[in-house]
Amino acid sequence: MEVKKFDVFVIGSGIAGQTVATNCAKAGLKVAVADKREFGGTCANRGCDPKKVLLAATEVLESAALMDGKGVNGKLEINWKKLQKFKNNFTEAEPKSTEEKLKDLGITLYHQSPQFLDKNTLEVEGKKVQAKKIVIATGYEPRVLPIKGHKLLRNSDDFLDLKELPKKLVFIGAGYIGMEFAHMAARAGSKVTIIDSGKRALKPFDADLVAELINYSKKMGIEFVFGAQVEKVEKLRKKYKIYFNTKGKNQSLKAGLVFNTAGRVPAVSKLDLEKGEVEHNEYGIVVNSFLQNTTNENVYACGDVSDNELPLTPLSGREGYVVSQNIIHGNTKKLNTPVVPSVVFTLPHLASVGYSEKEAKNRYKNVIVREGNAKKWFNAKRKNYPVYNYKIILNKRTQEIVGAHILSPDAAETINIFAMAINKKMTAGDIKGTIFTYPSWINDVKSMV
Ligand SMILES: Cc1cc2nc3c(=O)[nH]c(=O)nc-3n(C[C@H](O)[C@H](O)[C@H](O)COP(=O)(O)OP(=O)(O)OC[C@H]3O[C@@H](n4cnc5c(N)ncnc54)[C@H](O)[C@@H]3O)c2cc1C
Ligand SMILES: NC(=O)c1ccc[n+]([C@@H]2O[C@H](COP(=O)([O-])OP(=O)(O)OC[C@H]3O[C@@H](n4cnc5c(N)ncnc54)[C@H](O)[C@@H]3O)[C@@H](O)[C@H]2O)c1
Repeated sequence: MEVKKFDVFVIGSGIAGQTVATNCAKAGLKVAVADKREFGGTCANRGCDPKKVLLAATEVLESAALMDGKGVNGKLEINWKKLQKFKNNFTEAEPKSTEEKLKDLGITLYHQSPQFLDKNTLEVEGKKVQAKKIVIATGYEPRVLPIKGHKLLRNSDDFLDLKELPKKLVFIGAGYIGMEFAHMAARAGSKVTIIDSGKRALKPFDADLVAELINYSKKMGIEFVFGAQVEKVEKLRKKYKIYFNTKGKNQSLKAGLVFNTAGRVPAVSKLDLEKGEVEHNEYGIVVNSFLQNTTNENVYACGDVSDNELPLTPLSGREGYVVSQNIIHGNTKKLNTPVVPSVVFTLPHLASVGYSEKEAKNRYKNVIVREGNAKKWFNAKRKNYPVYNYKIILNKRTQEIVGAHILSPDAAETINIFAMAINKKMTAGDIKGTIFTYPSWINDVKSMV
């Protein structure tokens, strides 16, 4: 079999893989990219971007509903079919434009999962390829739930492409995806239940703010079952039946569709990593600070599938950049990540950056926790918004801001001010001394600190 040779072979065409491939090709290296699905990756095709397009409609709906009788007459409703059509304008263009962008740089494209044959050799589309450097950027994929009937479950890809919203939906998992989609579906008119095996939703986020969000979600009609062991799912004539157990009590629910939103795992099962001598664990490909694999020095990994950092888009792009620099110039660039803000796009948003209250109390001798309910502040009142909470954490000795947690309809934006403040070691005084636009949500950060 003829062997095709490349300088760099990238597996995965998401933000991480694209960043490596384009930088290496621009530096004159001979590059190939393989993807087993449509090119462009999760964020653009079936993640952040299509989700935010759908969310735009529910944002308008919620604002209008809250102002009903206060200068706005009547409630709006979602036309799901038209909204899907609008979203498809974004997603349908993505694979072709990604392929064209890569091909224009002289990059060879493969449309299948490669498999390692040895440390430098892969097999793809029936051909042998060899590369000096192989980059694994395959992202995450939904975790298969080990329950009877798991093949009947839908996942986030299916939700984002739903032609029609069923009247009743169940989500298994109250994490980022379950909560975001539950809010969207409930606002678009579905009856939603979320079942989670844990004691509470959104475990990485501040428990007090999560409790506020859950209260509001319940008022919207979303039902929650925590501490539940899901046992099986079965298909009835038109519906699905899900069986679960809470505190030894057997229960069941019927719904039009049941979604598995119980977490995502590294997408590595098709790569035959053992043959490539690539060390990996439950978090992904094991890498050093140069993002080079610890057992196969020809391999780098970046994005969600590397075993460090949160699986978020901005980090995937940054990791892709670090890998490209280390391939082009030799290992010169370590991954130094500043504090990373994160947001759950429910309405209101729940956003967080830096230390939690508990982490800060463990880390510093004395901390100041400034927390409050801001629903009487002007921004919430002018929009008739019923939920607005914050918790800001300062190191008492230095007055530096070390953590920020916000629940508000603008938290996805406001949190970025705190990300900058923490990275630049700013104090409460620095924030108070800054002039922000008024009236704006960001101006509220002065009162928070
Ligand atoms: C529903 C949803 C919503 C999200 N919302 C947000 C958000 O709002 N903000 C945010 O920051 N993050 C969000 N994320 C996470 C974000 O999408 C990921 O962090 C980001 O896409 C990771 O980029 P990546 O390049 O590492 O991997 P990916 O974008 O997942 O790309 C990996 C690529 O590798 C391909 N691949 C996998 N296995 C193989 C194989 N064996 N062979 C060949 N190709 C393979 C895949 O098909 C894919 O195209 C969301 C994720 C989901 C699922
Ligand atoms: N807005 C964003 O930035 C955004 C949005 C979506 C996804 N993401 C990324 O994708 C990752 C995955 O998101 P996710 O929502 O799939 O996972 P997650 O880890 O956030 O949540 C999974 C939830 O499922 C529950 N669970 C696990 N096993 C269960 C079981 N057997 N039965 C019932 N419940 C079970 C867990 O207790 C948890 O609450 C996130 O960590 C995040 O990094 C980010």
